[in-house]
Amino acid sequence: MELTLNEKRLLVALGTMGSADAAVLAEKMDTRREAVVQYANLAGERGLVDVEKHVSRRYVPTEEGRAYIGKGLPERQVLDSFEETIPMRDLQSHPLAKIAIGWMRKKGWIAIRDGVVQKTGRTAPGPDEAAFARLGESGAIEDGDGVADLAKRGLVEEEETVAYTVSVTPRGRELLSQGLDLREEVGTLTREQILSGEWKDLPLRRYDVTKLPKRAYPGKTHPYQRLIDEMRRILFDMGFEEMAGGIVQSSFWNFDALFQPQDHPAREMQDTFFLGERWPLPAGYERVRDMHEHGGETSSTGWGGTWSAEKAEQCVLRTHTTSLSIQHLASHPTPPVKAFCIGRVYRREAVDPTHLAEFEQLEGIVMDEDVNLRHLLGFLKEFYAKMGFEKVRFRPGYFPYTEPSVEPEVYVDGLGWVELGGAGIFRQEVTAPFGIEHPVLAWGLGISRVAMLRLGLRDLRQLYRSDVEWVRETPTYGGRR
Ligand SMILES: N[C@@H](Cc1ccccc1)C(=O)O
Repeated sequence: MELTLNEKRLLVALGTMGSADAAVLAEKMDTRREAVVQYANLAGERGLVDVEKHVSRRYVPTEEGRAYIGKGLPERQVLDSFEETIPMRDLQSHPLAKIAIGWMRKKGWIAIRDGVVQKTGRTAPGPDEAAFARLGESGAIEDGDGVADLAKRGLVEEEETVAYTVSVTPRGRELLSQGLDLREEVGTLTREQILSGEWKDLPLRRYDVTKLPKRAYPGKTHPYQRLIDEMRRILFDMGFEEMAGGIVQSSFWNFDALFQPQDHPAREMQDTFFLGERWPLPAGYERVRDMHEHGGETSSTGWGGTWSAEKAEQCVLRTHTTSLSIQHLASHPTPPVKAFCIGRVYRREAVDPTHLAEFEQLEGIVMDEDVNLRHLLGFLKEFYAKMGFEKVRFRPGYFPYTEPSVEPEVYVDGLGWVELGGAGIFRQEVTAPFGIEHPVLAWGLGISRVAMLRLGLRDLRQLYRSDVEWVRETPTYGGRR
């Protein structure tokens, strides 16, 4: 058996005594008692020593208690300060009177009549005083008669002391009798020790190859950000370019340009965060206005009514990233266009484990000569497959800006079909005002849901909490095939 140097030193120190208090051993070994206990526990695991723990409780004086040591409890001190009787008023001038008078009466030592205090003659010390006297002699007392009274008065307090007795087992004795090598173990060899061959005789420290190293937590990207990076990578690989834009948008770009009628429920205060700012409408906004009012130059009838420029100027926290898609198209009206963005959007939602007031969307658009619904479904299937979702299906949906519209769903074991956003082909009511003449495939996917599925979360909020423990324990691999 390989012993550590400290275990050997412990055995040697125990040597002839066979059994000793850890404090005594510590002195012998010139170390701290805690160290001895630690070595002893290790040696104990190997059956070389037995460690016995003794817990004892003693009572030591509190600060107030210390003030009375040698002088006696306040009631005794005050009692001794007068002969048989004393006027109450005089007694009250004693510095301890306040505490003492109550106790003297309680203990039946005095009687008070007509403002005069008189000793009763029954003033023998009780168990509390006896215990207090013992405390004065030894500085600490065991539990016993009267001690609880002192504790209740706050004059003494309990103190727990732990002692350890270490004793050699027969096994340890046997090792001892064989003689122990007490030379320091060598952890690192020097060049000289190698050259001279001295290393052959040195007691080398072993290492335990089965031992796990201490866990290290290097800096790493947040799990959600990693997933977002992975999605960006996929879209770049699929030939998309990235669009950018602010989180504050005018209602014009967030709603009107997408042919969302001005009285649409999504535009209500309770669904959208409106801001105090107003932004001027872009040049050519009239074509959007005309589209809303009567269908512009197309065969559409529009929504009818009067379109309000004032409503369109009002700023909002973007409710979807589709507001960026339409701006990108407005400045890139000719094919081919293939663009995406991943960004945060804001909605007035009651927050619960699967709904948040802010979350990320992955938006994409594809415009080309003759792309159609099959291409759209193909893009989405391909993207989801790369994200690790094999089973994808599309349910018919409705959005004011697309026709046809679909809602993609992915199948997740244990959860069934999970809805992940919307997609469709932009209506001409959306594209015509910007002079776009070719079909535009568009989608907006909720990706915090995807993250939830991929990271095995039950609560979406986990993605946004500063939960360092979770970040540490979430592996950086996993998922990406
Ligand atoms: N903007 C829609 C998603 C969508 C985008 C593009 C086309 C169709 C639907 C949403 O937020 O749910």
